[in-house]
Amino acid sequence: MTDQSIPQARPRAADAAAPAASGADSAGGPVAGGISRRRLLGTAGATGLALGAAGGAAGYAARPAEATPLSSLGAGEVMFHGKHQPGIVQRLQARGHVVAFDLAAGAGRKEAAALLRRWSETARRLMAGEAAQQEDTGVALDAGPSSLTITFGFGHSFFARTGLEKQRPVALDPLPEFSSDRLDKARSNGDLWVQIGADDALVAFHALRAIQKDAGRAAKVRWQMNGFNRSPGATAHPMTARNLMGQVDGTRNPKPTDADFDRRIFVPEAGAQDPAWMANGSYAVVRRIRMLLDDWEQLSVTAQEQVIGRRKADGAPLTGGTETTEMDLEKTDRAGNLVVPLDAHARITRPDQNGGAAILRRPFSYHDGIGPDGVPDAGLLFICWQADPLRGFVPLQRKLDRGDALSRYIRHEASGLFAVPGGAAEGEYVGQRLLEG
Ligand SMILES: C=CC1=C(C)c2cc3[nH]c(cc4nc(cc5[nH]c(cc1n2)c(C)c5CCC(=O)O)C(CCC(=O)O)=C4C)c(C)c3C=C
Ligand SMILES: [Fe+2]
Repeated sequence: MTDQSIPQARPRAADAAAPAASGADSAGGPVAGGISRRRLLGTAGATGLALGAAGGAAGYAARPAEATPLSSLGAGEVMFHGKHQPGIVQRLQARGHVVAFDLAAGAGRKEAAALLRRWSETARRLMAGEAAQQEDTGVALDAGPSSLTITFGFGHSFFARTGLEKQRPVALDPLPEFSSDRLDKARSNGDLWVQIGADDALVAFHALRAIQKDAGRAAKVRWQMNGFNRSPGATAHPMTARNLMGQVDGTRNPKPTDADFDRRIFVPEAGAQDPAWMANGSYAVVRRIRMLLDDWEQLSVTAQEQVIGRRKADGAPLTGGTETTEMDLEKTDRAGNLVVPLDAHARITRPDQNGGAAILRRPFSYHDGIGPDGVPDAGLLFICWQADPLRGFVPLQRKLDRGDALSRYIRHEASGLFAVPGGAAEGEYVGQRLLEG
């Protein structure tokens, strides 16, 4: 079942299915180059239209007159400005990039503020389907915004680099070591973190490139990872995503309609624990978790289901029902054995087994090729969101460390923890309250 409480990107203002008009647009008259505004993207309406960086003749996302209208996939638009940053509560996108930057030697608070200002403007523009600020690469020229989201965060090391130690949230203290960690430091943490998601691969890459170019000499890439999810419309009916082990993954995610959703996922406006600049923000834990697929795929489906505690076909608990049926943790079979084993992943990660610990999981799968030994380097870019990692990821991962049946089939290879401030208001950039406060 799809989670209908997860906000979807809204279709763009003008009707995406409207036939491309010739001659004049609704606002009157052709635009430069003879391309009418309505023929630009067909969806640009009053808001989405942007001409090239130099105000040139060719509009962004121009398309030939005979083109079919954008499907809802290309037309999906997420707002940049808002209470929370985009890319947290929106449904999973088909493509993702995560990238961490370190500030360049000599770059401090002033350069960081200028960078966040540039990045925010780029994010705003690209998410609206407009061209980048700097000379645009043209990679996404024919596409709509495709539900693009760009999200910014700060790592622990950012605060010393910018003289802002007093503003560093306690919640950003480094994560403890876990026994299952096999972490590559070079691909972990970082001063700044950017998450990009879109339903189109070129739109996502275009955004990544623009963000990198904006960094200029202020910051350099520390690590970068690419991921994907199922494309919208690929299944006969909307349903919860599957991961590369084939499991339905995401069923029990908290929902924005849950009474305690905000309290669990977002930092409160007047909380005692967090600095004021983190109001309405969240903490992202990012883990590159490799799946040992050759081992996993040797298991029978029944054995795989025992590892998770849910049916592979439809994600229903082994105790019966459908995907959304509550799992019966006490149920035993005729021999008196628990139907959901004590070390089943879906049993031990439940909030009621962990003092209420809850996270919003919003991952991407990844595949970085097949090694010379024939082993795929594939798994999960596990990204989870919470108001406090010490009440979210940390207790859960500690529990998993103590005996998760899934741990034999996965390896945590990289890790990051980032403070993601609240959304920028109109005219503001992300992190302004920290950098100019
Ligand atoms: C520290 C937190 C978690 C890690 C790391 C993690 C890795 C991981 N999980 C799966 C597959 C599934 N996880 C499922 C449920 C689930 N997992 C976590 C936490 C971590 N998972 C939670 C909090 C939950 C929900 C528990 C609940 O509220 O009942 C499921 C079952 C379906 C679902 O609810 O999503 C699957 C499947 C993989 C493959 C993986 C690492 C690669
Ligand atoms: Fe899980």
